[in-house]
Amino acid sequence: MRDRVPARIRALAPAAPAGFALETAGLGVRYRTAWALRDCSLALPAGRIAALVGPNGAGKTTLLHAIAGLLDPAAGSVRTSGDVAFVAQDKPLYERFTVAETLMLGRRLNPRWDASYAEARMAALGIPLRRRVGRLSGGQQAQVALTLALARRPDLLVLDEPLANLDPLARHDVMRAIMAEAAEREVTVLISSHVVSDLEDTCDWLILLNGGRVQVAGDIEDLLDEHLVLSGPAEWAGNLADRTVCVDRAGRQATLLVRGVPAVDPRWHARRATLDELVMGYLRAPRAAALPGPVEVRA
Ligand SMILES: Nc1ncnc2c1ncn2[C@@H]1O[C@H](COP(=O)(O)OP(=O)(O)OP(=O)(O)O)[C@@H](O)[C@H]1O
Repeated sequence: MRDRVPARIRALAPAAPAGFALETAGLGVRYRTAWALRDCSLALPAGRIAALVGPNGAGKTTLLHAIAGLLDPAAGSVRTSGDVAFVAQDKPLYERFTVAETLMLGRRLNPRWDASYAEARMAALGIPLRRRVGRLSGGQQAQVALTLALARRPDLLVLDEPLANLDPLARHDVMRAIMAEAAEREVTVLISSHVVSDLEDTCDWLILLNGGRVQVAGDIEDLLDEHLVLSGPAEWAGNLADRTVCVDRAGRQATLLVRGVPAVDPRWHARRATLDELVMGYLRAPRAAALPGPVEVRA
């Protein structure tokens, strides 16, 4: 099949273009006869922390597995720059191993392993090296899984729902750790989650998958600059139909998410959309899309 790239030889495939950590072109993944991902074209500039969001079954895990080289695309290509570390949704750790044994395994399996970094990180987090992984809290296990990935010194860190099952404090701690590492070590991060509020303070790039297709992609600030939330009488909504992503009608009032910043009747109440409103607006309107033109790489 044209463009089919087996995962095991992905290392030989051409790297992503300069300035980009990741590029997919026309990527398609099929399980038996059903397409889980269709015509997925993305470019993620290096150094970004990207949020991958979408409803259940949208194809997020499938996309992350394709990027990590864990499955063969049926169409299109994935190109990455440098080493990719992937932390799977179920954080596969051996519960009977101690933390020290877990780090030792990481060292044996990874030629670029940074042992002193891994041990220092465990010490800084107060995670005892002699404790069995199965006796750690969910948040500590998430930190061990993150440390295993970071100590490999990846260029691209891919995390599939790293916050699932964590309490709010642990979610905050894990996201803060990801942000600090990304800033200090110049790692590009791609992180999937269902909870937009967990991501909005940390991520600067958004990828919204819906029904196996990319519906929105781009710099979060640019996307928010390009959208407005308008509130006003429902009968005015038709005037903005060509710019409207979604409309929420409540009696005689309507709230619209509109793309572009149109010169609107001053009687509308207009404000900038939040990230949550942007994501929810597009999820409610699966046919709408906000996809970038050529993506500029920051100097
Ligand atoms: N191993 C598999 N065999 C068959 N179909 C699969 C397999 N894995 C995923 N699918 C299907 O592919 C589609 C995308 O699934 P995927 O797990 O990638 O979505 P997701 O966005 O990660 O979902 P969730 O948010 O629920 O984790 C779904 O329709 C799912 O049922």
